[in-house]
Amino acid sequence: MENDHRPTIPTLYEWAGGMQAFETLFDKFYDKVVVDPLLEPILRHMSPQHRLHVAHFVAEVLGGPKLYSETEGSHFEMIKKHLSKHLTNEQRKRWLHLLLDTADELKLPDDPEFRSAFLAYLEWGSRLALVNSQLDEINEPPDVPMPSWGWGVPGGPYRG
Ligand code: HEM
Repeated sequence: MENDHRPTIPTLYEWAGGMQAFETLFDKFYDKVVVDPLLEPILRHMSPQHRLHVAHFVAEVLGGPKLYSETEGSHFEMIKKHLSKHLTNEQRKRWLHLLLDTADELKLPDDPEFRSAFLAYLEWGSRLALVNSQLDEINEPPDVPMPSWGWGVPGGPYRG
């Protein structure tokens, strides 16, 4: 729009620091997972690509490139990976807390706007993983779209 001087609102993906930020976040996170007594038993058989796939999945949901859905999997495939895993809420909470600790250590943006949107997505996604892990078959169509998460009520990052 002409004469519109409002700053462009970055995606959550851009504000977090782009793909390198997500790849590093999940790399350091899974280093913690594999030595965590609650999580190691359920993730000890994950593939070498697991951490990269989850990084690309989350990056895509938060507005990044469609790397996961176009070359590595789909939302349907992701849901399938959690079936019959019988995760507990204790494991879910540990997964979430280790990820948030890693985000702090790596100094991801910590403005209230970004962190509340990031946490809302992770809370939602991890609770869906928990629900799906109790099922033995998937109740979604194979072409179920990737979720797309935005800033929510704050509408954009903290600008001071
Ligand atoms: C926002 C939340 C989550 C997302 C986006 C997510 C994403 C993914 C993705 C993309 C895969 C497939 C990786 C691959 O292709 O190798 C996967 C697999 C898996 N996830 Fe999650 N996940 C989430 C939450 C959780 C939680 C909370 C747990 C456990 C507490 C969990 C446990 C697992 C397990 C056990 C697998 C299968 C690993 C295997 O192949 O052996 N996930 N997840």
